[in-house]
Amino acid sequence: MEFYTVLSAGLAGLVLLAIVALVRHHGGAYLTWHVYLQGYMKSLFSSRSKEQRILDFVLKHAVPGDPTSVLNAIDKYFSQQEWAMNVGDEKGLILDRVLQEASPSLVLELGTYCGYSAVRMARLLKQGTQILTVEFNRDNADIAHQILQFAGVKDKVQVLEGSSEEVIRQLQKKHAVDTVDFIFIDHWKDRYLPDTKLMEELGLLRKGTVILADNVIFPGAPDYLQYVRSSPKYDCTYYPSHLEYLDAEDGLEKAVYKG
Ligand SMILES: C[S@@+](CC[C@H](N)C(=O)[O-])C[C@H]1O[C@@H](n2cnc3c(N)ncnc32)[C@H](O)[C@@H]1O
Ligand SMILES: [Mg+2]
Repeated sequence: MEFYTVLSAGLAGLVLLAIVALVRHHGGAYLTWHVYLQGYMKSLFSSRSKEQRILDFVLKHAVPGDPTSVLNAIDKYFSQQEWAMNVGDEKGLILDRVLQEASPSLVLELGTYCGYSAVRMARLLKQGTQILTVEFNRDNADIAHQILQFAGVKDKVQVLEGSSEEVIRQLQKKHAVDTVDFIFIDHWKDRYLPDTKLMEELGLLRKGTVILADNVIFPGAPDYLQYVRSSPKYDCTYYPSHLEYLDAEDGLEKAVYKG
């Protein structure tokens, strides 16, 4: 009995310490709750993961073959029920604008998650345009396949499963890619810089390739920002906005490769 009391107290202490560390590190109980804890708590009391809950909501509330209804359903769920790391409706409008200005034939996305941003981009691109989107989490890739299929954009989007580094290295040989016109970077933030340098090294960027990076303020990618902003190889523009579904500061950085 005493052993279990000590064990429970120890565990409770550890959870409390983790919460305090998150709040201190990420600047506020509000963000910590929405971004890290709320979904976790919901999952504790549900047999479905957060990503399966997105899929369920889409299947129930969106219209098959109508990508805008899929985006609206996802945005509605995550504005009202729990938080998720899709680029979201507010920054999504910036993504739409920058993508349409670039008018790409080949798009590369790093970080598919459930396919929200891939659906968002696919709905704006003309027939014949290809989006290659990279995801290393099998469960997320599986949900993305189903959402892309439901939205009716599967013909424009190919989900490449694997780590970004591995997939980038295979693009030329395995996927017959020469250069990429538009890149949406939205995977783990410590990979923004090494993957960008790798794409440069492999010759995947051409003069005029547009790289749009999400979350450059929150969670933030300071090494990437410092690099592109100080490099003579890029022309940069910052688009201030807010973290998806919340009012914390965030933004997107456009870096146009000059060759
Ligand atoms: C922020 S989410 C992407 C959100 C998506 N772009 C959207 O707006 O709907 C990041 C995703 O990238 C994946 N990811 C993170 N690092 C990765 C890497 N190095 N290679 C491949 N996928 C990665 C994660 O598993 C996660 O699903
Ligand atoms: Mg993001």
